[in-house]
Amino acid sequence: KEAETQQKLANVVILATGGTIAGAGASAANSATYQAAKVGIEQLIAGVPELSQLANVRGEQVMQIASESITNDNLLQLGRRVAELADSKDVDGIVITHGTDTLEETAYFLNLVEKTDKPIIVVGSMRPGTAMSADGMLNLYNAVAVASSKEARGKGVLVTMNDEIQSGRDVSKMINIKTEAFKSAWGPLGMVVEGKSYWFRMPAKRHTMDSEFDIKTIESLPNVEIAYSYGNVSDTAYKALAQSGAKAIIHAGTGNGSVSSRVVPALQGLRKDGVQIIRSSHVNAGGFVLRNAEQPDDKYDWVVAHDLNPQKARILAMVALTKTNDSKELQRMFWEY
Ligand SMILES: NC(=O)CC[C@H](N)C(=O)O
Repeated sequence: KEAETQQKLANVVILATGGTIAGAGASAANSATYQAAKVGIEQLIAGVPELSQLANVRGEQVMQIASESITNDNLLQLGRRVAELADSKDVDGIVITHGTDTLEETAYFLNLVEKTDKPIIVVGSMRPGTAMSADGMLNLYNAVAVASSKEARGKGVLVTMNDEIQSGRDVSKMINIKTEAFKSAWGPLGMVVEGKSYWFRMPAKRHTMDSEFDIKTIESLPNVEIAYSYGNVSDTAYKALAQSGAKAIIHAGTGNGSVSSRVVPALQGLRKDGVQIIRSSHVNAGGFVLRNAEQPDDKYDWVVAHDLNPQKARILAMVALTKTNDSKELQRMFWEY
C-alpha cells in the first residue's frame, strides 16, 4: 500500500541554501535576533512530517548562507543544479529554500534562465524555526504542495510565502520583520491553503520555456552594479563603480527614475566609455520608468528598467549582457522580461 501511494505522489527535490528558514535563535521569544543558515536540510524536512503526504521529498544542501552574501557564482551553481534536476525524468518539481533578503533576485534569475516547465518554487521564512509562530514550516509545506501540483507547470518560477503564490519575477521583499513581507505591485498569482492551490492570474512576461536565456550556455555573469540616488547625491559612486569594471550601472533613481543634474554629465560620459546606463526607480511600492520621461534616453543612449526594481534590473542586465551589448537589444529585453 505504501509503495502504491509513493508511486502516485510527485517527486520533489528541495535544494537548501540557508536563510532564516534554516535559522535558529537562543529562545522562542527570539523572532528577530537569531542566526540564519544553521539548520541542515534533513532536519528541516524532518520538522515537517506532513510533507510526505504531499510528495516523495528528498533534500540537497547546495549551500548554507545568509542570502545577503550570495554571489554571482552561487547563483550560477544553484541555477545549474536546478537545470540538472529539471532534466531528470524522476523529478517533477523543485523547491529552493532561501534567505529572504535576496530571494527575489534568485527567483527572478531562475525565472529567466531555467528551460523547463516543471514547477520551481523559491521559499523562505521571516522567523526562525525556533521562534513562536515560526512561518517556515507552513511556507515549506505550501512550497512542496505547489511544486508537486500539475497546475503550477509553465507558470515560471514561483514564491510561496504567507499563503500566497507570487511570480518570481514580480515579487519583492517590501517589509522586514513582518511575515507578510513579500508582495508584488501586480498582485499574487494565487493562494495556497491547506496544501491546495487556487490560481487567479498568469504571468504576462517571458520566462523559463519561452525565455531566450539558458543557464546551460551561461559561463559567467558580468559585473553589474547599482548606485542609489537621493537629494544632494554626487557622481562619486557611479564613477567608482565604472572604474572597478562595471559593464552596466543600474541607476536606483528617485521617482520616475529621475537623475540629478549633478549626476547626468557623469552618466553621459560613462555611456560614451561603453558602460550601459539603466534607469530604474527605488520607490517602495513599485517603480514605473518610461523611456524619455524625466531624461532623454534616446539622445543619451540609456535604457529604462520599466517596472523592475534596481536589484531585479541588475539580474536582467547581467543575463542580457551575456547575449548582447547593444542598448536597443537590452531595452527590448527590459520590455519583454
Ligand atoms: N528572513 C530571512 O531569511 C533573512 C535572513 C538573512 N538575512 C537572509 O537573507 O538569509
